[in-house]
Amino acid sequence: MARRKAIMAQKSGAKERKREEKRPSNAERSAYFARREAAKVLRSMLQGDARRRAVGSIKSLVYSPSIRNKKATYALVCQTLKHLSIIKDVIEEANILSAKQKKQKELMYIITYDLLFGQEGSLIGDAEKYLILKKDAVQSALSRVLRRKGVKNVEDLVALDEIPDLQKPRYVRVNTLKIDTEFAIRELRQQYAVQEDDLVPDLLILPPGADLHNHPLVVNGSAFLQGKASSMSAVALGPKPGWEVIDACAAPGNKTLHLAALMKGKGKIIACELNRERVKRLQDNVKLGGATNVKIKHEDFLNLDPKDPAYAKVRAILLDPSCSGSGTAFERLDHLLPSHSAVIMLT
Ligand SMILES: C[S@@+](CC[C@H](N)C(=O)[O-])C[C@H]1O[C@@H](n2cnc3c(N)ncnc32)[C@H](O)[C@@H]1O
Repeated sequence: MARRKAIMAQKSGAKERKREEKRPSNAERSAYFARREAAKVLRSMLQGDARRRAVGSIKSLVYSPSIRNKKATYALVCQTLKHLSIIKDVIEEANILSAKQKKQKELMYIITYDLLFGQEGSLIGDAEKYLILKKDAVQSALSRVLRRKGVKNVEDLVALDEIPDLQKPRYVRVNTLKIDTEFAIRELRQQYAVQEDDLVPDLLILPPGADLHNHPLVVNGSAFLQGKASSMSAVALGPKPGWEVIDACAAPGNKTLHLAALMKGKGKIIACELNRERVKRLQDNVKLGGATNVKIKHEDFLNLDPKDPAYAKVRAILLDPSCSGSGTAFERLDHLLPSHSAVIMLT
């Protein structure tokens, strides 16, 4: 009897030990949640969710109250983004994702990052287990991608993708509602070599590394730190003074202000913004930039009623592809416009 009891005790001890071994540690659990939170942030970064409520920098998305492990989530998002083109190539090359897994592709990107370049070993979770099982296929896909690109290792491939920040020129768009470009050039030349962009009027090019964040012209809204691609949109739309224009997804307002400057403050710009906090930023910037012909609407641009007489004179719509619904918006927006107006879709 005593012997039987001893055997039973031994067996239950072994079971308990096994259970202990299987139970994830706090670190594993926290890494598991960080991967899911990072996937959510990555999804917002890459596509925006249907309501586009949290579009912004990685920091602003990660520092939202819903993210628990902010430091780990931030690091994961940054690292995954840095390696994203490689990760995408590898996943495509390995051809391992089912249709269901493709629906949560951001999580797959994050786990693949961890698997290839981050912390391996004890990744818990079903998606993780799946990718661990496919690790050999993923590794050999990576080797093929490296061979194809003609580089020896991942660092060389990342370097190939990156232009170091220090080599990128700085762009400043002069806000001609407040000052003229000659004046801005004279002021800026006191500190920097300044060139005028040959494509976008009133856009100035400064040397790499020039930090104008605290420059008086920027602080008082006489100039905006706006990149060349972003500055091309309003110019391509080419609104004339007196036009009525809709800026469909307006915050923080760089292009709204550029439209206002091109229209010399005359006519009307209806600036829609879905996100309440970003509406505030838009209001502040429009005020700072001195644009008095902007009517800000805290609204989804898709809800604008084409029959509303308020839009009868709209000549053009500036539509950002990051606007939620922009892919299907053309047909609907078309009704807002009289026959020979322009719509521009930004890329
Ligand atoms: C990339 S930012 C736009 C940048 C802006 N055009 C500029 O040049 O400063 C995208 C903005 O569109 C807003 N947004 C996204 N979908 C929208 C929609 N359907 N209606 C109105 N605003 C929307 C987001 O909240 C976000 O503030």
